[in-house]
Amino acid sequence: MISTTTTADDAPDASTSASDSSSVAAAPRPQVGASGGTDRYLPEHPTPVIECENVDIYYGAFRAVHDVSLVYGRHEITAMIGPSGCGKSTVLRSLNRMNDLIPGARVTGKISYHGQDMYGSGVDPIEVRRRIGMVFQKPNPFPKSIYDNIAYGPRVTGMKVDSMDDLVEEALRAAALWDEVKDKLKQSAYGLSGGQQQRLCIARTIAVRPEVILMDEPCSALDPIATARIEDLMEDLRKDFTIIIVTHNMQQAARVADRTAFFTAQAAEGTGDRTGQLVEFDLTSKIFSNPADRRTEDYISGRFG
Ligand SMILES: Nc1ncnc2c1ncn2[C@@H]1O[C@H](COP(=O)(O)OP(=O)(O)OP(=O)(O)O)[C@@H](O)[C@H]1O
Repeated sequence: MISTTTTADDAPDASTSASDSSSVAAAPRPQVGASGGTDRYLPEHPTPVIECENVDIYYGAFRAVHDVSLVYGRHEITAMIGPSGCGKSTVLRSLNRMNDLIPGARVTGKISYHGQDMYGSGVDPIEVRRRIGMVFQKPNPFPKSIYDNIAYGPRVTGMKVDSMDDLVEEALRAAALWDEVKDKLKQSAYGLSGGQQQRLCIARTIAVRPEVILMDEPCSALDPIATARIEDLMEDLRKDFTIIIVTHNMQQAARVADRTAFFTAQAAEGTGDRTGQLVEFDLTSKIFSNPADRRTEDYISGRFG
């Protein structure tokens, strides 16, 4: 259950912007009931951690997303892809109530976390964001030392910690950054490269021991080498966390995701507003090799979007 106690809000501000999309060659992914490239077995249906049922999301009177029903599976990486403006980031931000911070944003339908209505009365959105952490497009370390970036969340949320030093090391190791920074923990996080800063932000998210990590285009500001490191890291993190990623990069979705949700935006009757909708959700291997919907096929083959 999500507790209703109030803790300090250490969530950074939401941000979105576009990045390049590209066509994709299908990458080998695990198949249902068979060991795939990562030696993993995937159940036919994901074991729900977060579930959306008939979700609409509005900004004021504008309905940005319509009728999304989607299950995010435990210890899986789920990618959300689709053309710019189809509502991927809007949906992502609704999964830990980050949209609450946007004036006029509102969610209808049901989003549940382990079966509990995340938007139910008495649910503390700050506790939701501790359980369901978020990593943003641009690395956004605090203007503090590397150590204090990690220690900040546990401190302000009043986490019981036996040894902060151990926790900092554990989080930095989990984010594959420890070896690079262990001798300069007291130095400013701003002295790190962009890729290191993004891994620091992942370590900062991990430090408050979330169950789910949301990633909003986490590699779009990074070069290919830094991107590859984050993708490798995601593969490692999946053992302990559930990961949901928004990406414009279809090759990235094909490389990292177990399951993929394809969204598109369609003009609504009457208003002409372009409203995002979920077209198809399936195993990534299926989405990229044999999609059920023509719109998905057109998008992944570069014919539209
Ligand atoms: N804070 C906001 N206020 C009002 N409208 C918004 C806000 N954020 C997003 N929108 C609108 O909601 C729709 C979906 O936007 P969103 O950013 O979720 O799409 P996206 O698929 O993530 O796009 P991109 O890939 O370009 O980041 C768009 O029409 C956008 O203009």
